[in-house]
Formats: sequence, C-alpha cells, structure tokens
Amino acid sequence: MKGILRYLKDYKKESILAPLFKMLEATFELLIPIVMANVIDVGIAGRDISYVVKMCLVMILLGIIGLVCSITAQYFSAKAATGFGTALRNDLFRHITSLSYTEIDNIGTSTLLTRMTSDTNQVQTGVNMVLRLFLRSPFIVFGAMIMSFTIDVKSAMTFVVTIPALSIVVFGVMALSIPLFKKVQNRLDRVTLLTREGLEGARVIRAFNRQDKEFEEFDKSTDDLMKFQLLAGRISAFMNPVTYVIINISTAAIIWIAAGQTDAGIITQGKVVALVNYMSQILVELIKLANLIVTITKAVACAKRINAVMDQQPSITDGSGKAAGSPANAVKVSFRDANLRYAGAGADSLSDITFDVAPGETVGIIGGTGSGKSSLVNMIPRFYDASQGSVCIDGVDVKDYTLDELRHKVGVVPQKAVLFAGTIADNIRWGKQDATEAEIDEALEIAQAKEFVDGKENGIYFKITQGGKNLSGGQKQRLTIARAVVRKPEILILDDSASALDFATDAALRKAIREKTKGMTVFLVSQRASTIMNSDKIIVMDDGQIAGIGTHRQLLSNCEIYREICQSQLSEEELSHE
Ligand SMILES: Nc1ncnc2c1ncn2[C@@H]1O[C@H](COP(=O)(O)OP(=O)(O)OP(=O)(O)O)[C@@H](O)[C@H]1O
Repeated sequence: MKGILRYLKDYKKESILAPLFKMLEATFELLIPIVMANVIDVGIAGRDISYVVKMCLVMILLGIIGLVCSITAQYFSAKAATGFGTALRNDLFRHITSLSYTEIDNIGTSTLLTRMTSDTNQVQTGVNMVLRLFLRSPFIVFGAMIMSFTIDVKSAMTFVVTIPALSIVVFGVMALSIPLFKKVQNRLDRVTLLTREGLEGARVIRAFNRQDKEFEEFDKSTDDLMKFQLLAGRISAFMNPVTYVIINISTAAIIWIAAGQTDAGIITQGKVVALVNYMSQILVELIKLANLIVTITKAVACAKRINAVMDQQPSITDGSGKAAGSPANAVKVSFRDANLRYAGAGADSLSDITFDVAPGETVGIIGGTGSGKSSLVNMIPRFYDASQGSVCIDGVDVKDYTLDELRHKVGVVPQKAVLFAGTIADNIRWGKQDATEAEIDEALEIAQAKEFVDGKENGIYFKITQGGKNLSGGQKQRLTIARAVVRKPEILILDDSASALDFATDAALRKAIREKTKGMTVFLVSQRASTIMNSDKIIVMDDGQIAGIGTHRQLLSNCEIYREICQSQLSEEELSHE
C-alpha cells in the first residue's frame, strides 16, 4: 500500500485539505449538542422564545457551515482519489505492456484485467474513504468523550464502559467479516473469469451446444459467491441490533445517573440531552470507522495484488543497442545450439536448434502440431529468449539489440489474426505510422487483400469493428500480413498466417512476397507442404528438434518425416517437383 500511495504525490494539497475540512465539519458537529443544551436550559426553561429562535438559527448556521466543509472535503478527496486512480491505472497499463510473453503467460490475461479494473477501483475507493474519515471518526469519538467529561464526569463514566463494549462488537464483527470479504473477492474473480471466457467463446459455446453446461458452471460460481456474500451480510447485519441494544442500555444508564446528578443540582436537563446526543454521535462514528477498516482491508489486499504485478520485471529487456547499424552479414539469421524451456515447464520445448539463413532467403518451417515451429520463430523477435545457445541477426546476438531496433528489423504475422477497432488504414498503419495511401495499397496488394478491400464501402477507410468481427477469417489474416509488410522489415515471419486462405490465394501471396519484397528474408511456418515446398530452405521440426534441413527435393530423399508429410498431402506430380 505504501508504495502505491506514491500516486498521490501530485495531490498533496488535496490529501491534506480533505481531512482538515472533515475535521472542521466534525468540530461544528460537536458544538451542536451544547447549543441544544442551552436551548433547553435557557430558552425552554425560561420560556424565552426569542432565545430559542436565536439558538435554532445558530444551529442552522452551524449545520450550513458543516455542510460547506463537508462538500469541500468531498471535492478534495474525490479529486485526489480519482487522480490517484488514473495515475495508478496508467502506470499499471504501461507496466503490463512492458512485460514479456513469459510474465503474461504466468499471470494470465484474466487476472491482469481484474487488476486493471476492479482492484484499482477498490484501492481508489479506499483512498477516498481514508481521506474523508481517518481523522474525522476518531476525532468525533474522542471529542464527544471529552465534551461529555466536561459536562459531568460521573455521567461520562458510562462512556468508559460503553465505548469498549461497542468497540468489541463493531470490531469483532469486522474481524469476522474481513476474511469473508477476501473469500468474496476470490469468488468474484472466478465469476469475472467465467464471464470473460463465456463472452469471448460465445460462438464456440453455441457451436458445441455447451450453453447449458456453461450456464451450470456459471450458476455454481455465482451461487458460491452469493453464499459468502450472504454469510458476510448476515454477520454485518448482526452488528446493528447488538449495537443498538448496547446504546439503549447505555442511554438508560446515562439518563439514570444524570437524573440523579440533575436532582442533586449538579447538571441541568439540557446537559443530559447533550450527553445522549454525544452517545449517538460516538455510535455512528464507530460504525463508520468499522466500515472504513473493512474498506481499507479490501484496498490493502487489492493493492498487494497490484503490487505483485508491478513487481514482475520483464524478463526480456533492451540490449546495449551497440548492435545498431551492424553491417550486412553473409548470414542473416543464425541459431546456434539454441534450447527453449518455457517458465514452469519440466522439459525443453526446443533443443539443439542450429541453422543459418542467408539474406533474402525464404525458409519454410514444417512439422506436426506442437513440434515447436512457433516456438522457433518466436525466438527471433525475442518473444521468448533462448534458455541456452544463441540466436543472431546479422551476426549479432538478438539480446544485444534494443527491442525497438529488433522489432523494426523483424515483422511478425502471428497465428491468431488480431485487429483493432478502427479503419483498415488505421490497422495497417500500426506497421508504419506514416504510411501513405500508396504504401498501404502496395502492402494490401502483396497480402492479396487489395481486391476485397476495394470491394468494401469506403475502401481502406472501411470501419473494422472490435476484434475484426465484421471480416472473415481469411480477410483478417490478409490484413495482418499487410500490416507487417507495409513496414518492409528485413525479416518477415508468417506464423501459419495463411491457414485460412484457399490454395490459389496462398500461392498468389507467396508469389507476391517473392517478387515484390526482394531482399527480405522470409520465414514461412505452415503445416501445409504446398505452402513451403518452393522455399529456398525447409526446416522440418519434430518434437522440438530439427529432423531435417534442405530443399524439397533433398528432404524428400533424406528426411523420412518430411516424406511422410508430403505423401499424405501432395499429388504424385508435386512429389516429383523440383
Ligand atoms: N507459452 C507457452 N508456455 C508453455 N509451453 C508452451 C508455450 N507455447 C508453446 N508451448 C509448448 O511448446 C511446444 C511447442 O509448441 P509450438 O506452439 O511451438 O508448436 P507448433 O509446432 O507451432 O504447433 P502448432 O502447429 O500446433 O501451432 C508444445 O509442447 C507446447 O505445449
């Protein structure tokens, strides 16, 4: 929590003024029972109507001043808390975007979403409540006690018994409910996770007719959440009757003792009413204090969860940058005895990967599912780092480039086509911010997307909805290819990114890449032999290892796995193709 409070640094003035105005409001509140006592003792006892009216006006004035102080305090605390929330959210988002794939895999996107939304909101609410109440409530409790002692020590002794008794009930209930609130929070996380999965996977759920099953699971988790919420609610509900019993007994005790004191002529009737008023003020503030502590506990728990994300350092960081401007090399990309073990995995997903790629070469990577094709290409832009061995571009270890330099050199089209809400042009310009319309057109042409984009209303200014839902799978894939190509990277990686294209479009795409991106080194990952068979070099992956490297023809004669893949997919004619 302490670390997180640094986000209040720009709101020092508001963070001081909010509690001060709350204290001022409390001071006026503490004066009201005294004025009331005077109304009774002087005005009513002496039948002095003008005094009663005067004192009532004083009370109204005190009320108005109190209200102004309260509104001012609310303004400052809201300003500080929302400013704090915004700064925290921005920093957290910036931090999350700096994390590497490994950390994001470990934490999980659903958890990150909860940290960014409900956890930050909870901390923000905590800050708001603390600024308003952490001085005010104790101030009223002690202030009311002191005022009571100045009225009459004997009667005020009731407070010495009542306040600890009330505190035990209020804080006891709080102690019981805090662990329950934590459980409620965890159940809420589960409901959020299921909601997210349910919404994201709505189409798959319907396709597999899993609605009932999914609803059953959702129902179970909301029931579970309700069970703990009810339990926490029941315990909290227990607080009111018990505190009111204590307060009523104490009020009776005060009236009993104070009546004796009044009979003895030590205090007046008005003072008795003031004592009773102080008693109610204390009760209200103790309840507020207990709620404040519950809110603080929740906020601290959420702050710890946010801090745990903040403490995660990106495992992949900038290199020295000395590699910038490294001279063109006879070898564009080279892997040397590279191994990759994912965090938490028991074994290497890739081992002993060694190969060289010359500038301008097209490299096909083929193999069964899970054989390590994506893992291999993901090491080039450093989405994951080699656990052993090295990966070099232009003779320089990828770890020596700054991430900016590296990601400039390498264009990646991932397996899953992800587009963002905005126009087609906006999405293509992710690849190159200042791309002209002609450059966008050229990229679309290479990606075989020009025809369908021209057919859309407004062409490149056609609006894509969230996640590209108004485009087909193949259209989305082609736009993600155009987005990578527009930058004209030195190395282009297509990770099974033409899987939704028909054979003719796939062939036209490869032809365009070959002809129009001369000098670009291209990695084509695919499970289709026809996609990679014309590559300058083909790498056959099997169980995380290279099973063969060569041209189509060489591999047909010397790589059993490649031959099997081809025999299952290609015609006799293609099998004999050179
Ligand atoms: N982020 C990850 N964390 C842990 N293990 C992973 C991760 N990504 C991949 N793996 C594991 O590494 C192995 C290789 O996976 P990879 O995705 O590289 O295979 P692939 O050949 O590209 O498969 P496909 O053709 O199905 O995409 C698999 O056993 C997979 O379970």
